[in-house]
Amino acid sequence: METSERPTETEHAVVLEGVSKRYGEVIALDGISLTVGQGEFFGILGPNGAGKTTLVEIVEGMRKADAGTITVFGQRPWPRNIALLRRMGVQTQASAFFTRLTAAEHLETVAALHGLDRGAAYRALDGVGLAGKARSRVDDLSGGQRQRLALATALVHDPDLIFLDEPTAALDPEARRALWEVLRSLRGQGRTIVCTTHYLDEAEALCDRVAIIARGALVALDAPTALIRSLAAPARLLVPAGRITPEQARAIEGVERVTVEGGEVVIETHAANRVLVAVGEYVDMDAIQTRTATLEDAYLRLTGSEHAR
Ligand SMILES: Nc1ncnc2c1ncn2[C@@H]1O[C@H](COP(=O)(O)OP(=O)(O)OP(=O)(O)O)[C@@H](O)[C@H]1O
Repeated sequence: METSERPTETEHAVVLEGVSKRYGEVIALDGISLTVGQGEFFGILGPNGAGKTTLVEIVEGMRKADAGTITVFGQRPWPRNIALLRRMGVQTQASAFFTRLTAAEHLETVAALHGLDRGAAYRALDGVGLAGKARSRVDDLSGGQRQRLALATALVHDPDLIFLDEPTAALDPEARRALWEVLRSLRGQGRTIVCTTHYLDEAEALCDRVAIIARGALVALDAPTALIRSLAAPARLLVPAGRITPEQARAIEGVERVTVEGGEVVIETHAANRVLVAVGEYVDMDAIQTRTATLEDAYLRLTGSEHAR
């Protein structure tokens, strides 16, 4: 039987082909195909309800797909594959902790559930930079320390593939960046990481590649820098209405779109510098406000256009 065999090694950690899932009338996943390479830090982004959780749960073997094939390290995760489960670590939410225990006791309990000794618990604590808090009660840990403990919980059994769900949600900027360092070090150890996040800066900072999902479909899959380049939203120049007419603005070379919003003429362009100079012929430069494009703009445009399909 598949579950009793040693895992077959492949160059891919995860391979999905045409994976679909429906909940009654709702199409949660609509023919998703993608691969995650071994040792890759892979991000899954998408608006609420896009299908991210469903996708991850199918890969983890917690849900059955309606159609398509799924292999993880060359094996099928469904029906529940014990050999594969041992190679996967799932970051639990902080609320799932044994809060009255110390950090070390919590991890020793998790280690015991895996049939491992306390050494595994301490290695995991060390791996997330939390060794100094071993004797602190979970209740007394800061938000950032709790997130690290959540990560350690997924690492106790030394898995090859780790699933992270919003790993830095609700953390302050300093704690987020500190946790990013921990996550980078995990990747440096050759583990494969699949991470769902709503933070585009996080995806950009950590992920080798990012899949963007909207309404159950894969709408983009690439390295973050490539996505930013290819999806770059236009810059917007805001000029007080009356200083330039929309017709004059439209006539400028490089202008892609002109609208009037709340007393301002809004000019969209991918050639901001050139257009700015031309607009300066009509209006004093100090009166022009510029809004440059961000990855967030690009993401919103991409997922928004999918909603409008
Ligand atoms: N058990 C379920 N029964 C019925 N519908 C479900 C179930 N789980 C998810 N859905 C629906 O399937 C769609 C995809 O949900 P899913 O939780 O996978 O999205 P998500 O991208 O993880 O969202 P979020 O970012 O809010 O966590 C949504 O429309 C959701 O309402």
